Amino acid sequence: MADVTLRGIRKSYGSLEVVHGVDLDIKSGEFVVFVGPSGCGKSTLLRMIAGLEPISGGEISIGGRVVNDVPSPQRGISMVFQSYALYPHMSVYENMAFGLKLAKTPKAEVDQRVREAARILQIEDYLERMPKALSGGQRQRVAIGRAIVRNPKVFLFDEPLSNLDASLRAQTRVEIAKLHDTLDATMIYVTHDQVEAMTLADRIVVLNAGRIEQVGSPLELYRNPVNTFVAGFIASQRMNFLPVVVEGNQLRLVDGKALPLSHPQLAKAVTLGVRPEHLELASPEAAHFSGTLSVIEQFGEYALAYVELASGELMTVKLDGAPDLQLHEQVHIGLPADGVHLFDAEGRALR
Ligand SMILES: Nc1ncnc2c1ncn2[C@@H]1O[C@H](COP(=O)(O)OP(=O)(O)OP(=O)(O)O)[C@@H](O)[C@H]1O
Repeated sequence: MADVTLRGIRKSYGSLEVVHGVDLDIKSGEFVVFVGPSGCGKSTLLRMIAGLEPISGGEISIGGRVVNDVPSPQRGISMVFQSYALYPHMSVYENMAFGLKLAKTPKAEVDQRVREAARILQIEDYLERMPKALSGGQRQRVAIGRAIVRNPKVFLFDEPLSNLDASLRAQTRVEIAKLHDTLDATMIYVTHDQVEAMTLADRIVVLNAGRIEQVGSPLELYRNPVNTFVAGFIASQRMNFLPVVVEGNQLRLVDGKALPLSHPQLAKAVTLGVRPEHLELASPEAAHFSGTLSVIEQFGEYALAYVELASGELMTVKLDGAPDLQLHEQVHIGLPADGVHLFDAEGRALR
């Protein structure tokens, strides 16, 4: 069991600073997911915790011990990579046992740990196979198994599922969630995938250009994003944003309709944010927006309607089931009583 603490972590490549002073407290046993757009510094941060990348400033502690100058193998961490990084000339068993043998672990104990990890991951039948004779999903389980046998205090995952197809991804995601429950270890996980972040994380850390934008539970980030960046980043379908004007106790919408404001706001020009799943079809009289249906994507269980307003803004509306809508028809949309977000000119959430 181990806390992980980051204090003022910086990283520069030459004169270019890419991580600008990150502070973060990860509790022992917590599952923390780093998300953010490509190049925001997720992998760099993870690799600095792993000791694979030197830090340019700040302090990293694992289990209460400052590890800035501790080499990676002595940090009590195990890392699982996107590329699996298995040794091609070794069997599954040998791949899993390799690190323990290097550490001069007694043979009987190596055997017991490898078999226990194989049991947890249900790869007992493949122990004698070579990696090339395994599917991508099986290889990734071996890579996870290799991490488990070392009995680390902290697991670090760098996009471990991104090479798998959709159904295997979902299956392995559930296995990782179960693993976290079984092992009770601290896990830090980097991903691009919204579903992985939302479903696996106790807390999500949203990074942008080398800085933390917000840290919170998946539902906190979904319900109370602190700014338009987090609001637009979290959730499967991007939040809709529209410019609006505050007039007294009302919001004036793009096409002239008004919406009562529950809290008076000082800002005049603001951005309204509303998630596609919180919009609904309405009668023309009750609608807050009307527009032309420019694209509809039917998923069976739900549909995404892309509606172009007269102002040129495109709104995404998520509708249950398989709505019977025709391309280019007029669609009328109602805003929910709650679930509407407001942001100031700098993109900060207004409460
Ligand atoms: N060895 C390097 N030399 C110079 N710049 C680097 C090096 N490694 C990473 N960077 C830069 O540091 C920044 C952060 O990279 P990092 O790989 O951490 O991003 P990321 O958020 O993990 O991105 P992705 O999701 O695309 O993997 C990027 O701008 C990248 O170009």
